[in-house]
Amino acid sequence: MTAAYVALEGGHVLEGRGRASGTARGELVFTTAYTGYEESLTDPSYEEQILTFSYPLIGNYGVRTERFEDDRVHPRAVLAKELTDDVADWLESEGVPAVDHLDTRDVVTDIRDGGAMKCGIAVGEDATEEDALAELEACKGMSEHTDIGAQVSVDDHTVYGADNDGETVALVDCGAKGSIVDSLLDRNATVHVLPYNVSTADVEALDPDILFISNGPGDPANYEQAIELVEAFVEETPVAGICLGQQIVAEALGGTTAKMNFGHRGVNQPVLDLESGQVVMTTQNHGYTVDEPGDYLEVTQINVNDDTPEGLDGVEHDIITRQYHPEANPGPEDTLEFFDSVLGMAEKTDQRAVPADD
Ligand SMILES: NC(=O)CC[C@H](N)C(=O)O
Repeated sequence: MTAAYVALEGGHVLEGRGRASGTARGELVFTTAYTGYEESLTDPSYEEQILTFSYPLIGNYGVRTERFEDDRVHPRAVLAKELTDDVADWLESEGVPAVDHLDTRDVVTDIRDGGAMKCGIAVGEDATEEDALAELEACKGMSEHTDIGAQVSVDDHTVYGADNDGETVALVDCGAKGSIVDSLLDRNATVHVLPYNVSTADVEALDPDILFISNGPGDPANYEQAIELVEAFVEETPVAGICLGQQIVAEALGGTTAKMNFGHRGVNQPVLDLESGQVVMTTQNHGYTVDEPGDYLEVTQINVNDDTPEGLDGVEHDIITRQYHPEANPGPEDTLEFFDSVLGMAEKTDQRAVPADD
């Protein structure tokens, strides 16, 4: 059996079974999702985190690239009660350490009580407890990753659906999941995927119908250029955002964000729509939240478990954001119509632009 050590903030070290070798450090979080491990493991929002699956068996339907959200695994390491060989081999080939035969009930309880915490991992024939503790020692807090967008964003402007005749979307890629692009393409949009630090002038040159800020890893306050973009465009262009995108929009418009204790990660987070009274099940993966929405935004949806904002609308401007993941993958597809609402904002703007016929 390959030795495997997991050092938790505070210095407590767990021992498990090594399933993919290497050393790693990151913020230890958990997801309660019981399916969708391929989508979660390729979600760029998990960059610089160590992902614990609370569901006890992960990998029982194999690994298929068709289900990937990006072209690589993003968590720095993976913890579980039991990983199948398919998943373990995949993680080994990606150089991402994995540990199973852990009592993940204890790990989850520790995170719930102590909050998302720093963690160091060492897996391998010669791995030692000290190696894991050295990783822990070197681990940075999430908000200290000040340029994390650079690790996950496209390097260059890329266009999808150039021949589509729907709306033109400027998607600021702070670590966008592939399913967000697909959901827009399914609705006939042309999607310009832009680097996370794209300049205002470069976005202006595209004359987009919608400015869309994607999901992504880390602290929203560190995405200064995306925050400036929202400020620059909000008067003229409808703005949308998912997850990190919602947080960036709030930061840009006088709202505030805060770090949660252990966040929301799973595929059955209940969300209440304040206007309709309807509750929907949603997929979530976030550790920060909008704290105060500010005067330009109103909260339209809240999390049933803890009342945190799940949806925001512009009070006077065309803005619509979600803290959860309407694009699903993994998880329920109950909220896909979000993308119709987003593209619908552009149609509204078009109608206003047409002079009255008299
Ligand atoms: N999925 C996301 O976009 C995550 C947003 C942000 N990094 C958070 O943890 O809250």
